Amino acid sequence: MIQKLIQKIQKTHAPIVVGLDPMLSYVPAHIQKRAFEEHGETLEGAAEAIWQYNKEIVDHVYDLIPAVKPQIAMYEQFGIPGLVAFKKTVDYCKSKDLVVIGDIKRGDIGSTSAAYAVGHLGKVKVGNNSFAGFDEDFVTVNPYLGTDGVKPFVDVCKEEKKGLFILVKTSNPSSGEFQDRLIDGRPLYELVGEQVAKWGEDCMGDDYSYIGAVVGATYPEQGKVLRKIMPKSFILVPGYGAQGGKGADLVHFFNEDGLGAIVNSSRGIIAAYKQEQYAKYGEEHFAEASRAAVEAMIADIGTALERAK
Ligand SMILES: O=C(O)c1cc(=O)[nH]c(=O)n1[C@@H]1O[C@H](COP(=O)(O)O)[C@@H](O)[C@H]1O
Repeated sequence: MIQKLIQKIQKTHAPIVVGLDPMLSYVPAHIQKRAFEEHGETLEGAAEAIWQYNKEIVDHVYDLIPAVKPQIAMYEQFGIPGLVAFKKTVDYCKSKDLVVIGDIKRGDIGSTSAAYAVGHLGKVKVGNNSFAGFDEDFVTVNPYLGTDGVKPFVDVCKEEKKGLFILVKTSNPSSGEFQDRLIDGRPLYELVGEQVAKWGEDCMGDDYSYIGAVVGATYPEQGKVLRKIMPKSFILVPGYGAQGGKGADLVHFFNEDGLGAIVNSSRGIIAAYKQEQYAKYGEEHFAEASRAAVEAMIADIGTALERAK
């Protein structure tokens, strides 16, 4: 799957991921109205609204981008109907040939991680049958339980030719509280980065490992160091747009081959119509605003990478 991701990045010239993090408050009134007329103001109604919203955005951007990242929390808040909307979104994006990164941030003791890995990347056995539950292509993993919490995900990736993005240095303001703590004089995130590189060593696609890392766009200096510590790991870089990250901050997340990073924006794309610069599209044409925001993001990152050459 890492090869597919790379091929799609090369084909689209867009090292970007559209984050599908649908909050009900972003869903235009006409879509909410239709969903509520059919299902009432219920969890089912909310789930139908976010699904229709996602679908329209995907229909408007899928040809420009290699991948999407649905964040499962945004669906889980609507309970079982929300999870059904998550699965519909995953399947729809795959039918559009997009690489799907399930942002699930799981990680637990070994046996529990194994169940998460089976549910999201692998297949669960039921008698003589086996079923792929959610069937994303990549998932995000929290490594802070250590190797036995990560290994079951790696094992399933090997079997299924899928991949991981493991949290190393997160984009949020408090990420330094623990991640920057010095251990033997070095920040914890560097040690985690080294371990991600090790976990990835025998999981190579061609040039890159399918065991990747997450490093926030909001920490460009740390990104530069981590790029060197994990030369063969693809880095998922969230924090562009709504959290303040800009193209110029991101050049050191990439390798000299122009690859090695994929930048996520969620609110900045899916709720673009709420921003002043895209207000002309209006609520009715929200998905066209998303397309314009994707084009602007591709141009911003492309220009920054060109300048850095
Ligand atoms: O793993 C992630 O994707 C992630 C890691 C991180 O360090 N920071 C971060 O923002 N994310 C996710 O990336 C998305 C960012 O959303 P926006 O800030 O709206 O672009 C959310 O789904 C976050 O959960």
